[in-house]
Amino acid sequence: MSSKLRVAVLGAQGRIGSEAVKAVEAAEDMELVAALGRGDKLETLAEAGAQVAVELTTPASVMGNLDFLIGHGIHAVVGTTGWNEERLAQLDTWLAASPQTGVLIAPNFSIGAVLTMKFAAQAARYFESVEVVELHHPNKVDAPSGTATRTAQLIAAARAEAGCAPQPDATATALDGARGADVDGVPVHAIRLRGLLAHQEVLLGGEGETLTIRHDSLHHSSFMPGILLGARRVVQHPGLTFGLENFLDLG
Ligand SMILES: NC(=O)C1=CN([C@@H]2O[C@H](COP(=O)(O)OP(=O)(O)OC[C@H]3O[C@@H](n4cnc5c(N)ncnc54)[C@H](OP(=O)(O)O)[C@@H]3O)[C@@H](O)[C@H]2O)C=CC1
Ligand SMILES: O=C(O)C1=N[C@H](C(=O)O)C[C@H](O)C1
Repeated sequence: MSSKLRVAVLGAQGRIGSEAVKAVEAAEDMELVAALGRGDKLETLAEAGAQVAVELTTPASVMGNLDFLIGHGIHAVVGTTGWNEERLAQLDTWLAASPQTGVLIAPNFSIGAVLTMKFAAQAARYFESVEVVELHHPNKVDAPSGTATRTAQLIAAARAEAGCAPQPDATATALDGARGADVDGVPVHAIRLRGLLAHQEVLLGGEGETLTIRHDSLHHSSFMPGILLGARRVVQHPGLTFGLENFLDLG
């Protein structure tokens, strides 16, 4: 058997999965051992000797796939969205029964998006108001995006730690959705527009000034270095890792 990392891709015909297949094939230290789509048998992964599976399917499919992967000791790099406390608790239970297995869940694999989250959390305590706007292609099935949800959670945690007051908002009447989704007290607005891929703005407002932190993923190639890094690192990190920043030296 070669010394290359044996990698599989789930969701291999999808928008990001098809790019991931090409990226793994092009990586000198990796071998693509399986590329599965909907309906393909997961047993193929064990037969092919996959060490790591890159999971890029749908929120409806990801848990079933992870149940199989963890149960078979196959490490997972997960980009699929749809995470909540209940799902993460289920993962913890599965991982407790397979303690050598590593799972990385990355709400976003692009370095710019990871930095956006970090900078937004750093800035959040210094401004009275903060709102998140995420903008995506209209084929996206979930809203708000996993990245925007995570960004808002990090902002809220930073503000709580700093003892910030609730945001000012005098809205007394509003159409449903007009003020966005409330994620831990941070309004998150989702735009779906033909021509876009994946974009996010964090708008912060204080007395007499605003700060806007914006990130644009212009092509799925922006996610590939993070996916490859995740695959290389997850095999050395048993248990659940949430966020690619844990595998980066961001200071
Ligand atoms: N973390 C990150 O940086 C990024 C995350 N994403 C996330 O990745 C996910 C996929 O996005 P995207 O590629 O745009 O979506 P697509 O719909 O283009 O791709 C999903 C693919 O998964 C397939 N699929 C569904 N169920 C299964 C299954 N059980 N086993 C194998 N394949 C399956 C689908 O097949 P079918 O068409 O037949 O349903 C489809 O080909 C989303 O949750 C998205 O938010 C996307 C980009 C970056
Ligand atoms: O569906 C997408 O396209 C993306 N999904 C992820 C998310 O929901 O945050 C990551 C990126 O925004 C692209």
